[in-house]
Amino acid sequence: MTEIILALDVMKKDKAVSIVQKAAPYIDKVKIGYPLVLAEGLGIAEILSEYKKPLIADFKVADIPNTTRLIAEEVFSRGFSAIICHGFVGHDSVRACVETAHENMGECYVVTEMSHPGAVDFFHGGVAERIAELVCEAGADGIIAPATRPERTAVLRSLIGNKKILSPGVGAQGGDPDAIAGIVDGIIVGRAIYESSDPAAAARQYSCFRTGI
Ligand SMILES: O=C1C[C@H](C(=O)O)N([C@@H]2O[C@H](COP(=O)(O)O)[C@@H](O)[C@H]2O)C(=O)N1
Repeated sequence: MTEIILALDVMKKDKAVSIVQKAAPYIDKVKIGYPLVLAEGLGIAEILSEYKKPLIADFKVADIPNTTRLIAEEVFSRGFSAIICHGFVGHDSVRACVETAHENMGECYVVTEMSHPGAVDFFHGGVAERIAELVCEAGADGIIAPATRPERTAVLRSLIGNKKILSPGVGAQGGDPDAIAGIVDGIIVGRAIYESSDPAAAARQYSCFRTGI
């Protein structure tokens, strides 16, 4: 099953609500992170939950196990369905995030390779592959892997089996949804939808990649 995940990186509550309302028929989940939460507070989650789309907390948690657990507890107490943490922090912190997510009936996704150009500096040379192994050891629900590098995401798919892959980088970052759709379980789309003059039409163009919905 391939879902469309709206990356709602806007900084105003009213715009966030408007975008979700318009895109709702064509998306499956909403990912919110520091931009919207720092601007409007975590209460935005309750406001957006009205639109009945599972919310993913993209805080890229990268801390010691105890702090990771505290963050994840707060995230799930606010009604999020999933959390994103980094994998480079190692097995104990990743496991703390996974365990807290599962204790709260939620999911944990681990950043395994990033989509921007600078990601090659540190995620290549076997690092992403090691993180993928850690994901399996820690029992995480899936990974974040780049739509801008489908060949890399295919390698990571071979290492994680049927765990889920959520893939950012299409649209504004140049990734081709056709090249990634068959490899991943979720296509993350931000600016191509929320910066569009017609967010509904923009979201609709990606909804053709939804399968099994
Ligand atoms: O490697 C990663 C990790 C991270 C993530 O998904 O965790 N993202 C996020 O995915 C969205 C892409 O937005 P847009 O480029 O469609 O506007 C933004 O919210 C980014 O923070 C990446 O873009 N690449």
